[in-house]
Amino acid sequence: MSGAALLRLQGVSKSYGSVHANRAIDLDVSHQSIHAVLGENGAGKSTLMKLIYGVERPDVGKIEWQGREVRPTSSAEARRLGIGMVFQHFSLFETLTVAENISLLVPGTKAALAARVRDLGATFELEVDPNAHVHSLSVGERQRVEILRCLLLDPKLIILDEPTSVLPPQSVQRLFGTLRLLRDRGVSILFISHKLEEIRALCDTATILQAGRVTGRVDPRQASSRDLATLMIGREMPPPPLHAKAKPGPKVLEVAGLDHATDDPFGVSLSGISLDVRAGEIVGIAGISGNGQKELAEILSGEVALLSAQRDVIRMMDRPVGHLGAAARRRLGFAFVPEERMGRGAVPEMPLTDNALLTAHDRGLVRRGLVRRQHKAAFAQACVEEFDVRTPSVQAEAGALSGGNLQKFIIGREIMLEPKLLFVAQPTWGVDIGAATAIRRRLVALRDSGAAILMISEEIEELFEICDRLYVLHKGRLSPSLRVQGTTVEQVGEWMTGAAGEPAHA
Ligand SMILES: Nc1ncnc2c1ncn2[C@@H]1O[C@H](COP(=O)(O)OP(=O)(O)OP(=O)(O)O)[C@@H](O)[C@H]1O
Repeated sequence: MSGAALLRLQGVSKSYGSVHANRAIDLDVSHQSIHAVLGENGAGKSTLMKLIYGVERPDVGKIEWQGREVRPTSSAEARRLGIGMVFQHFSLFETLTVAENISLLVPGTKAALAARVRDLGATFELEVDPNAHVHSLSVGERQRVEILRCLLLDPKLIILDEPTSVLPPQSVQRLFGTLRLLRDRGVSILFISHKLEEIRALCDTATILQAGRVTGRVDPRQASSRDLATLMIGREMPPPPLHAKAKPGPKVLEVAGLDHATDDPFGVSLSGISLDVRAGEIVGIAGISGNGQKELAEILSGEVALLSAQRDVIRMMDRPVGHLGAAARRRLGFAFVPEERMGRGAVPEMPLTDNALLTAHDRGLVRRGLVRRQHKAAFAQACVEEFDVRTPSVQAEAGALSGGNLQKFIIGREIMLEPKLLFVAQPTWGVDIGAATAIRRRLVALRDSGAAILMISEEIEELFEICDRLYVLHKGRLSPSLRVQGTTVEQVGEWMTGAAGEPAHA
């Protein structure tokens, strides 16, 4: 077999303090292969990719590239070798054009780059106007720019970190078409995803990581999603949430005719938004990101407060709250999980204990202005245990947790506040399939205990699994309320793309 692999890792290990993020990893990526790396949150996938892309260096072990040992010490060096990477969070400047953004990394005149962008775009179904400003592009188009930027450096391997989590469903197949074309033209792909169906549809090999070690290698086309999930989590999947019929109580959240013009030149203005959520029900907001989700979340959370005259436009727990800020709304029994976990949901430089304090200070963690250290640690510890947050200790900095584990911590912290109204944005984004099921079960249990839950999600399956009712957000307007029972995925899809017509304003 030797010499056959494009990339070969032998006995590669990487630790962060006492955490063995990667242990004695052996990995072969073949030429012309789409190779999945899957594993639970914290299994070590991102660390492994950072080692390959030169962002981190292994403690021990050997990396061979095209049969020769290499030690990339920076991403620039990895790119020179022919290794590209597309991150989940794009690194493009909104005010620059596509060609200008590309010219920051790729040598050549703008005119020459624009011509190559058109050329590669036509070959790989990555069409995008090189003169368009990035702010005017959809998420799918921005991702195409990122892939094009990699391709212009003529890579032999492209690493994609959860590329479909940012895409609307209709763009996923198009991305897969591009990746297959790339493979056929000789580029190998390392593909990280939590979506097992996608891995089965796209990849020819899958390496499974568990707690930093390789625990399996399979041909995903020959395995069922259930097989892959079991291999990944090392036990049978937890059952999906039992969803008994909702017993809606009084209205806990009411928004009546919210209009909001955004100041952000790239934002979306909201128009005529009316919705309600009752105690004991989960209401979802479906839609493709960038249709006003961010603006609606800022207003509902109180990060952006309305004018006093508009206090009645938003009512929580039967009180006008439009003019109140986030802290005042929280005091009424409101809790909130924002989409951005770093910076908004948690402060990366602070330990989990202090991150618990951020929203749970009213739960007896502070007395007479003084922080009660033991109570703070006990709260964080309970959250870590109940929500299966994998971390060496509650003293670990939030920024050192893997993305999915931090998400579990933030959701756990807010659920532990026992809110009357919980508002969550993308609750299982980046969370592995076992933990996602666990989070959904907890949301249903919170609903059954009488709380009202409003959830923004791009995952239609998730919305159909746990919501009682849905609204769809499109271009800053909301569809009428749709009962999940009796509504089809296709109908929701029509509202998502605007094909269902002008939303009614109730
Ligand atoms: N900079 C760091 N400092 C300390 N620990 C870290 C650091 N980066 C990662 N870790 C730890 O290494 C382990 C592996 O993390 P990694 O991000 O590679 O997992 P992952 O499989 O990509 O997870 P996810 O699916 O949640 O993104 C985790 O326990 C994480 O807490």
